[in-house]
Amino acid sequence: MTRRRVIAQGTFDLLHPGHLHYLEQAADLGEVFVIVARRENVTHKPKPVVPDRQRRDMVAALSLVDHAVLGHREDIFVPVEEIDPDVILLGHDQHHDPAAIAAALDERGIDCEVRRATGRAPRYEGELFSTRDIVDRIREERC
Ligand SMILES: Cc1cc2nc3c(=O)[nH]c(=O)nc-3n(C[C@H](O)[C@H](O)[C@H](O)COP(=O)(O)O)c2cc1C
Ligand SMILES: Nc1ncnc2c1ncn2[C@@H]1O[C@H](COP(=O)(O)OP(=O)(O)OP(=O)(O)O)[C@@H](O)[C@H]1O
Repeated sequence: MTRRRVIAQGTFDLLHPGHLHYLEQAADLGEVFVIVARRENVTHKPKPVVPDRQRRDMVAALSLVDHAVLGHREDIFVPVEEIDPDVILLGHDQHHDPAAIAAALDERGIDCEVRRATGRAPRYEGELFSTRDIVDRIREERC
């Protein structure tokens, strides 16, 4: 049976276990295509520290990931059309509206399910669970 094609996406600036938790859920659903957001399109939080290509290369090297590409500069649905996924998996805390994405997919004739991943709690004291927390820790410890 052919594996379902699954899109995961995000910034993936400083990799952490929350990213792995998200990508594990994507891998459970099928073949994982990750769209790595362009720096210029990260607008809801501080810009990534790590360059675009480096973030893509780090994500591509993970065994959970089958393919990683840098996102489009203007139209986030261009890579989606190219990948032609069966599922788009949104992160548990992502601001994207599943209904709006489903409508945009419909408009472009892409037959694809939109699902939301779960989050997870830290497994031990001090586990660093977001890029922001890693940056804060560096500031506390090294500056
Ligand atoms: C289905 C989907 C496709 C996306 N494709 C792209 C893309 O091609 N290029 C890009 O820069 N961002 C893309 N994004 C957006 C980013 O993954 C995400 O919004 C990013 O981390 C930017 O952070 P912000 O939206 O919180 O500012 C896509 C998001 C979704 C839901
Ligand atoms: N703790 C977590 N649990 C589950 N999924 C997570 C967690 N942290 C991030 N993710 C998911 O990983 C994907 C990529 O996350 P992204 O790099 O965009 O944000 P982030 O690491 O949370 O960054 P920041 O800390 O700067 O907000 C998103 O879909 C996000 O929901």
